[in-house]
Amino acid sequence: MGNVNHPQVLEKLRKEIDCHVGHGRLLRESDIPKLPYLRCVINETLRLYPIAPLLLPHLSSEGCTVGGYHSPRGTTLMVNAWATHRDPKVWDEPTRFKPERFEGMIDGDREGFNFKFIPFRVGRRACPGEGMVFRTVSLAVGMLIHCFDWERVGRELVDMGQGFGITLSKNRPLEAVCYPRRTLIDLLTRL
Ligand code: HEM
Repeated sequence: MGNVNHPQVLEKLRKEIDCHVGHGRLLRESDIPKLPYLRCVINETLRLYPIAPLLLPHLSSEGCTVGGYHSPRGTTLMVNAWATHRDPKVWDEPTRFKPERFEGMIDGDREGFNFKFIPFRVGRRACPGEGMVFRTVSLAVGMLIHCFDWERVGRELVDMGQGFGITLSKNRPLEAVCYPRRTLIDLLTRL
């Protein structure tokens, strides 16, 4: 919900959801493939804030040469996804939150992402939970935006500073204000 720092993104996303779901029912799983901007917002969040910034360490079972660097058998290899996701050589305005950069990239097409977007790693040991993660996160984020109005607590932007660790955490817990949307109050009170 760091999206409260980007009201124009929130508005565009809400429009997409309203247009498709309307105000008579809640978002459901079958809506997700028809909400491409929601996918872009989740991707952009995972690009800037990959949950496992260094993925998981791997040990080479054979010696190999990758990109001109030789790694002998038994070497521990770490991939810095956090740095790859912010590399100015492959991302335009890398530190800017711009979900539109993912528009037109074909979902699931690793070559299309040119291996520069790797929050779940790629290849044989990639995370098998990726599909489930996208469905559950899309449902949760989509519903929160569909059903509630979101605002910052004060004038200051939400602090998106990050802590150190195997998994990425926020430096300070998120504080934001939310109200049920007027147009959905009837529906929400019937739940
Ligand atoms: C946002 C949530 C998640 C993220 C960002 C994530 C990311 C990752 C990453 C980066 C790896 C390590 C790949 C590597 O470097 O070798 C991994 C491995 C794995 N993940 Fe996830 N994961 C998430 C949720 C899940 C869920 C929900 C499940 C199961 C339902 C799951 C199951 C696994 C398993 C079994 C592996 C080990 C795969 C292997 O070593 O072959 N993950 N995940």
